[in-house]
Amino acid sequence: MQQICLDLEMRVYMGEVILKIENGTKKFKNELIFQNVSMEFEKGNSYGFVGPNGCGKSVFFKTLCGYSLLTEGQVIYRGKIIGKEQDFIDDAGIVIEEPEFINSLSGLENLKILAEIQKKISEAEIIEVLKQFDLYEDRNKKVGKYSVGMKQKLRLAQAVMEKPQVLILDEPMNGLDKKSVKKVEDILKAFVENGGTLLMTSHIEQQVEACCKIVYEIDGGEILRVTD
Ligand SMILES: Nc1ncnc2c1ncn2[C@@H]1O[C@H](COP(=O)(O)OP(=O)(O)OP(=O)(O)O)[C@@H](O)[C@H]1O
Repeated sequence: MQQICLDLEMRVYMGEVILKIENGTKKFKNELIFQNVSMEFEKGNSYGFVGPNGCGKSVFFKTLCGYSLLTEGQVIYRGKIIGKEQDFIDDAGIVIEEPEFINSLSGLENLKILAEIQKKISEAEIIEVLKQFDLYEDRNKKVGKYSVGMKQKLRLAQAVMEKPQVLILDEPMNGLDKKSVKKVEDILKAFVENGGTLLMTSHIEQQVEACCKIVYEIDGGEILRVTD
C-alpha cells in the first residue's frame, strides 16, 4: 500500500518545474558571459552543460543558486524570485568550486558538523552515505590526508546526504577514477529516478551524456540544446 502511494506521489511531481531562469543575462563589466537565457528545470529530469574552460559553466550555476546575481532577468525557485523573495535556493545539494573542509578533522567529523546546521539527518545516515561513496574505510582519516578523488567524493557525499530535491554539481567527476565515476553516475541516475532534479557540468561531453537526459552546450554567450 505504501509503495502504491509513493508511486502516485511521484507521478504527480515528475515533470513539475522546480527551477527556472527567465531572460537571464550575465555580464562582468564589459564581458558578456551569457545572454537572454530562458530555461525550465523539472522534477525527475537531468540537465547537463558542456563547454570549454572559461565558457561560463560555473557562473551560470552560481546565478541559478543565488551566489551571483543576474545582470538582467530572473531566476525563480519553487515560485520565488532568487535575490528578491529568497536569497539562495534551499533544499539543494550544491558543489560549485571547492567547499572548504576542515583539514585537521576526519571526513566523518566534517560531515557531522555540516549536518548540524540543518539537523535533518542522523550519524547513521551520514555513515550510509559515506559507504555509498566508498569512503567508509577512511571515515576517521583526517581530510588533510585525503587524496584529490577522496575529497571530491566527500564533496558529493555532502551534497546528497540530506536528500535534497535539487543537485547542482559543477564538474562532479573531477579527480575521480573510472570505478568512482561509474559509482557516482549510478547514484545520480537513482536520484533522478526518485524524482530529483539534477544539473551538472563537465568539459567532457560523454560524462554529461551518461547522467543527463538533456544536454546543453555553453559557448560564446549562448546556451544551446544539443539533445532533442
Ligand atoms: N567574479 C568574477 N568577476 C569577473 N569575471 C569573472 C568572475 N567569475 C568568473 N568570471 C569570468 O567569467 C568567465 C566564465 O568563468 P567560469 O568560471 O564560469 O568558466 P567555466 O566554464 O566554469 O570554466 P572551467 O571549465 O575552467 O571551470 C571567465 O572569463 C571568468 O574569468
